[in-house]
Amino acid sequence: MNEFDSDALKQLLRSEALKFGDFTLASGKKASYYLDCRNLTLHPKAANLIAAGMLQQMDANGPLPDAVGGMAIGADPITAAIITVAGRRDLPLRGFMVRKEPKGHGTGRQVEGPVQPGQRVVIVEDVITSGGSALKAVDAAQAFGLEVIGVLAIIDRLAGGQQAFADRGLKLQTLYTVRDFGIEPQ
Ligand SMILES: O=P(O)(O)OC[C@H]1O[C@H](OP(=O)(O)OP(=O)(O)O)[C@H](O)[C@@H]1O
Ligand SMILES: O=C(O)c1cc(=O)[nH]c(=O)[nH]1
Repeated sequence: MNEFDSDALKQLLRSEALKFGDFTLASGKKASYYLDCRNLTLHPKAANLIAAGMLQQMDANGPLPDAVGGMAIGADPITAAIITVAGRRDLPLRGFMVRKEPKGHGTGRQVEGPVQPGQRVVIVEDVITSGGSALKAVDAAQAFGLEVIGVLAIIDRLAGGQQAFADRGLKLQTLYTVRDFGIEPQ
């Protein structure tokens, strides 16, 4: 397992994703800073680093899950990066995507990808604020029959997400919290 260069990813997160200003969040709350993580998850070096960090965390947790995936669109590039790196390492890890709404035609699926009911999965996410988006992914995955064994995100804004997952019996693990960037929770 290649070692994860946490300092390198932290530097990229600061330079590519962290913005200060007036923002409205997915939860409806206002904030004076925003983590535009798509600039990170779609950056070639950062995508490899995120995958290395998340694979390292999953490896430390025990046997690998069958698959990783999460709520579109934040989770999608993370999932793609993880399975790409897993493929290079010959690891049997699949990916899946959770649509915000079930598809209105074709298969009608909300959970897309090569996963089967009964498989153990980890939900991935870029930013956790309230945890609401990742919990919707948990709900959809469970409704599909997947066993969610944990949630893994790049960064926690420390705004109640951890507790929201704990209330569902799930452990949230993140590569960073906003305190690593000198930001106190709002
Ligand atoms: O923990 P929460 O309070 O749910 O907030 C975090 C969510 O907000 C962002 O997604 P957004 O809703 O902006 O959608 P997008 O990924 O489709 O851009 C981010 O990607 C997380 O999914
Ligand atoms: O809470 C959110 O909506 C949110 C916060 C943040 O820092 N970045 C993001 O993409 N979403």
